[in-house]
Amino acid sequence: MPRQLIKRIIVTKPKRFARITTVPELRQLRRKALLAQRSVGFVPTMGALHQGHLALIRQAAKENDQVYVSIYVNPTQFGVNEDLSSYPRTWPEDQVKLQALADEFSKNESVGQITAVFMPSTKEMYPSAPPSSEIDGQGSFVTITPLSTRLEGASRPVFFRGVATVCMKLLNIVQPERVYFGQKDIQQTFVVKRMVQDFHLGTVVRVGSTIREPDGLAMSSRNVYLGERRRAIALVLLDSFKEVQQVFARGARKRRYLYNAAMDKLSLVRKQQEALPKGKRALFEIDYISIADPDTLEELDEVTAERGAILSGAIKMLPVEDPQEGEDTGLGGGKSTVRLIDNIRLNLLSAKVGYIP
Ligand SMILES: Nc1ncnc2c1ncn2[C@@H]1O[C@H](COP(=O)(O)OP(=O)(O)OP(=O)(O)O)[C@@H](O)[C@H]1O
Ligand SMILES: CC(C)(CO)[C@@H](O)C(=O)[O-]
Ligand code: BAL
Repeated sequence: MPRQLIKRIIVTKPKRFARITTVPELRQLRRKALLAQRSVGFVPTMGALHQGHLALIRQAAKENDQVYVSIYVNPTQFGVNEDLSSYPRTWPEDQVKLQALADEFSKNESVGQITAVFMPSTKEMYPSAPPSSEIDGQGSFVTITPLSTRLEGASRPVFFRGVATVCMKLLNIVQPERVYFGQKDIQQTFVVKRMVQDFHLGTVVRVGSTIREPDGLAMSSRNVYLGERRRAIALVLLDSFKEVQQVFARGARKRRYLYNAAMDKLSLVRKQQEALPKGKRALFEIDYISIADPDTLEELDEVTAERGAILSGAIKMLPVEDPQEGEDTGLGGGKSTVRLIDNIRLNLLSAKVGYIP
């Protein structure tokens, strides 16, 4: 057989990734990569993969020889009354998506390959004690304060302790050259960067932009819970950011003008919904709106045109009232509150062209 043909067959052969559940197996694979001088990019996820996750995996494949993905629903980042038990777990679908990407990458010599999917058990990740989600729970935890106590951390008091702890474990296990996080969870990227810096972890934190649905809603594994009625109103958070961009473009720099622009929009839409009959409306609560420094995430009293700000927020879509016959109320029948977060960079460029996804 001609050499060229042999090469082509080898190159285009679909690659299977290893599905790994234990730390020693993962370490063995990682050691092989190290000895072969192959760089590793790592994408930690909680599964229920969507285009946001896949974009991070693509980015990792562009920048590394090998890509490791973890799928682990980490109990310590869920508060005791949060949605740990109902968090979507969709391994069969995830596997199909990952294999499709792996096949695509295997046909392209200029990108890295999906080499391993790490799916540990909780016993594997928390070997010495069952993990606690109590605020004063005991265990080996990593805490990054005061960053972790504000915004998302104020609403979800154990959240960043759990995220930092599991990310420390995962980074110690995988020891990637680069680790990939999405801008959608912006505060998480700050917490992880701070942890990497303060604990001298030898990895580079890369942040991929927020991937959105065609109408602008940030993709999230939890969107499947919304259903038709709440999905139609879910864009209100991004719409409130657009109002802020408009007043910023018109010259407003003081916090109260920018903040009020977002709050006015949110309050208006909430009132409009409240006026509708129960069977038609989608009510929501405003959790927070933050206008913060792009480097420190500290709240700003004034935003300068040069530095801009990170505009972020969270709303809680309340359970669907009076579900109608045949109505799509989302996974779980619309019974649970769905918390949505989003953020954009507020600067003059984004203000001129509308939000930059
Ligand atoms: N829309 C998105 N665009 C880019 N990255 C995203 C997006 N959604 C999630 N990610 C990133 O994917 C990684 C794994 O996130 P995770 O598995 O929690 O998914 P998720 O959709 O954020 O879930 P949820 O919103 O329910 O918390 C995180 O770094 C997260 O920031
Ligand atoms: C980073 C992470 C995988 C840690 O569990 C999670 O917080 C997430 O998916 O964003
Ligand atoms: N994407 C962050 C994980 C969480 O909300 O629990």
